[in-house]
Amino acid sequence: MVHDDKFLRDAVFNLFVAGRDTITSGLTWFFWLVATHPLVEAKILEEIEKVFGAAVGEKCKILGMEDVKKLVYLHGALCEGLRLFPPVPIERKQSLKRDTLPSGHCVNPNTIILLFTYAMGRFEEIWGKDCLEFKPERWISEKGETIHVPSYKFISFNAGPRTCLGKDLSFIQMKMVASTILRNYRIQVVENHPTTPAHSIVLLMKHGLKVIITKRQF
Ligand code: HEM
Repeated sequence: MVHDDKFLRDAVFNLFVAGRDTITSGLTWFFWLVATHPLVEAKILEEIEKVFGAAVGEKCKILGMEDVKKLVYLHGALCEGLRLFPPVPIERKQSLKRDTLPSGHCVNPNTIILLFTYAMGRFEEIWGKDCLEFKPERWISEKGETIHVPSYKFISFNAGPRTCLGKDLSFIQMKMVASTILRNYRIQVVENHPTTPAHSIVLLMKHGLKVIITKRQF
C-alpha cells in the first residue's frame, strides 16, 4: 500500500463521504419516527431524566461519550430507525473471480451482486410479524440490556471484513445529538409534508423533513 499524499487525500475524503450523509440520513429518519411515535418519545425522555437527573442546571448539558452508553432505550430506538431506514439502502459487490457463496450460490467473475439492505430490514422471515413496526423494545432484553443482533441480520452497517469502520462512533455521535436535542426541544412534523425516501445512494428524504421546533419548558 502506498502512503503518499493522494492516498491520504482519498482516505480523508472517504471518511467525510462515509460519515456525513449517513449520520444525516440516520438522524433525519430517527427524528421523524420519534416525532410520529409519542410513546417512544416519552420513554426516551424518561430514560434521559433517569440516567442524568433532573437538576435545573443539568438540563442544557451535552452528554459525554461514557454517559450516552447508558441510554439503552435510545440505543434501541436508533437501531430500529436504522433497520427501517438504512442510510445505505443498497450495497453493491462484485466478484473478482469465480466463487461459491456460503448459501451454495455460484458466482462468475465480475458478477455484480446487489444487497437490498432496505428490504432486509423489513423481511418478516428475519424480523417477525411486527417487522414494519417501530419498536425499540425489540433491541432490549428482559433484564433491560441491549440485545446483541449479529451484523449479518442487522445489515445497516454491512458485515464481515468491510464492516463500517465508523459504527461505534456513529452510535456515540447520534446518541449525543439525539439526547441533547430531544431533551431541550419538542419536534413536531409539519402536517401534510410528504415523507418519501429519495432514490439515491444514501437514503435521504426526498423533500427534507419539515418540522416545528419548540423549546421545552423546565
Ligand atoms: C449511521 C451511520 C452510518 C452508517 C449506516 C454506515 C454504513 C456503512 C456501510 C453500509 C458501509 C459499507 C459500504 C459498502 O461496502 O458497500 C460503510 C463503510 C464504511 N464506513 Fe460507514 N456508516 C455510517 C457512519 C460512518 C462514520 C461516522 C464513519 C467515519 C467517521 C464511517 C466510515 C466508514 C468507512 C471508512 C467505511 C469503509 C470500510 C471498508 O470498506 O473497509 N461510517 N458504512
